[in-house]
Amino acid sequence: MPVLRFDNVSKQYPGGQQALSDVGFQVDAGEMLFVTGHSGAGKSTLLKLIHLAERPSRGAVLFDDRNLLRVRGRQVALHRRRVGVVFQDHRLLADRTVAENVGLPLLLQGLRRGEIAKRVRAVLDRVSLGTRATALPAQLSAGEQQRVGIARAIVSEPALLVADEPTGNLDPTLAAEIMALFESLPERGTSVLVASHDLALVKRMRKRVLVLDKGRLVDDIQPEDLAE
Ligand SMILES: Nc1ncnc2c1ncn2[C@@H]1O[C@H](COP(=O)(O)OP(=O)(O)OP(=O)(O)O)[C@@H](O)[C@H]1O
Repeated sequence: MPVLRFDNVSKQYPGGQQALSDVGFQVDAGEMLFVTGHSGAGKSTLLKLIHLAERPSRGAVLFDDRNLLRVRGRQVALHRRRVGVVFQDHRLLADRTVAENVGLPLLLQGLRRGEIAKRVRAVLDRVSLGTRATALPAQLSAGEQQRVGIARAIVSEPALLVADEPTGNLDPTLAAEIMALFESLPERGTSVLVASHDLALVKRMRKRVLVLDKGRLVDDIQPEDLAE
């Protein structure tokens, strides 16, 4: 069952910039894959169309078989519960604790405090931050801050996690830790799509790789076809 499908998707930004041209692919439930390409290839744009930060100019993005063009107004917030997003700069609230940052999506959903506390504790344990719940973001290392961002993205148990250069600021050891965390998500029902220009890291992971070049999907490499 595909969780995500791009059907001939093009995106042209106002001002004429063609960021994606006729892109088509699908992601199955429980899959983890990468999208790679040079700077400006269209990776961020592709992810933005999935979490509805942007809309396609042509073609359709389907999520759970539903055309996202039909997702409007209040339904956008509901859609975003099903798609977790991780950014390179993690975008944590500086004046809120780790637990408050992670619990924020659940608070916005109207869950009760007791339920939020329970879920936040469980997800912080999963990202090995169980002892840092009351810390402020500035008191954490870069790798820990990124793990808080991931905890916040998965606390709603999304069907898909999209991550834009999630290890861009991290050294190789921390990057490997983050990737191991991502790899554990599909078995819990969350598919994972990671945008990265770091080819060495992408190759090491031995997952399916979508390759963008100037907005075109030029390759869709299966793990078994990745060169040694
Ligand atoms: N809001 C915008 N308005 C106009 N053009 C944009 C906008 N966002 C991106 N672009 C352009 O669209 C193209 C694709 O950009 P995008 O950010 O998707 O690429 P990318 O592969 O993520 O690059 P990077 O690795 O540098 O983040 C680029 O030419 C970029 O300049």
